[in-house]
Amino acid sequence: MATVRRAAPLRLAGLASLRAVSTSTLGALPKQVKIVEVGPRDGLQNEKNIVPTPVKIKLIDMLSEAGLPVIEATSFVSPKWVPQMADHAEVLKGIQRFPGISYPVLTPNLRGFQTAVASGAREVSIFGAASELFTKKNINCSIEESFQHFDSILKAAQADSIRVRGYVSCVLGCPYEGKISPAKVAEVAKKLYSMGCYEISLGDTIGVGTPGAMKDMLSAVMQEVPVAALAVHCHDTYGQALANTLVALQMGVSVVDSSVAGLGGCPYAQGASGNLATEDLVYMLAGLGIHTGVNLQKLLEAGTFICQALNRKTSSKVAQATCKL
Ligand SMILES: CC(C)(COP(=O)([O-])OP(=O)([O-])OC[C@H]1O[C@@H](n2cnc3c(N)ncnc32)[C@H](O)[C@@H]1OP(=O)([O-])[O-])[C@@H](O)C(=O)NCCC(=O)NCCSC(=O)C[C@@](C)(O)CC(=O)[O-]
Repeated sequence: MATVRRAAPLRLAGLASLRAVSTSTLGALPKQVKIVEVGPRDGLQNEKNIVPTPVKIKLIDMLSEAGLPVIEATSFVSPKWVPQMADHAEVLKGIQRFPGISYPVLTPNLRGFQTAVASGAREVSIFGAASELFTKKNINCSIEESFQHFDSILKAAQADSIRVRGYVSCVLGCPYEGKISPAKVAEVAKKLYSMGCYEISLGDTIGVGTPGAMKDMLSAVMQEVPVAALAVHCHDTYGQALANTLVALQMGVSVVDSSVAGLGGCPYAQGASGNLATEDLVYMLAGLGIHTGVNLQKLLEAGTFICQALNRKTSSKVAQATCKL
């Protein structure tokens, strides 16, 4: 088992000097960013060995302690499709709920939505894609059929006053179709927004995007959906996640998804590696003087905890730099 020690707080003092760096040449950046922590769901769903439920609960509690405003807790999908998320109800019932923190869960269909609400969910996420083939592999239906499933969730959610977030996967490339046009991404994003999703998270599912592609895709989506309702969700397969996220911030996006220790990957997107590491995102945002409300030291401790539990090295560069692994 790898020995993962606690982060050394002293090294984090480097942030103070970074804050003094001028950001004027970077253009207008948001003053505040909402981080949506997806580690407990996206980060763990692809793990081969079943992670014990108490470990998942402790991870979420530690992330709450660290001040993440939104923590995607689990997904109410079929356990035949994603066995790792089969304990969804136990996880949602077992976590401590901190005031002001939202704990959304993924729901692919009305059945998932109803079980989620019965287990205490107050916010759910539906997940579509800009690729027909990916939609078929991921949720076993066409894009058009997925809208019908989502519509029944949105109607039920409205009746129950539950907030619904919408994902669009494959916004910068698909493992089955390759290139995806910005126009297709904009079309799916517009549809989910017009159906009632309060926020649309744009997922570079396999992390193939580069900053220019992010700019082109966002320019198209922003014609259809207000930028205030957009989030980016970058996987770091090709090491582009932080650069792509910075471009999104420069274009006015102020909601960013990330995963503690850079865990993650979609089981139906072969080759997809982890998400942008939350530690690296928080470090960059702090350096830019952008408020997140996240305590980096506590976040690093949560990353250390889950890496020890998974017997794995962290993918966060900040954690690598500040911890002796
Ligand atoms: C959507 C389905 C269910 C369709 O799956 P299906 O096989 O077409 O559906 P079905 O209605 O025929 O049901 C099959 C079995 O699943 C059961 N079932 C059906 N629904 C549920 C449910 N809600 N909860 C529990 N069980 C369920 C149902 O009862 C049945 O059980 P059986 O009768 O065979 O015993 C399936 O394809 C599925 O669960 N897919 C989920 C895949 C998934 O979780 N992918 C990862 C998340 S997406 C992602 O990671 C990308 C993202 C969001 O991070 C953004 C990005 O990076 O781009």
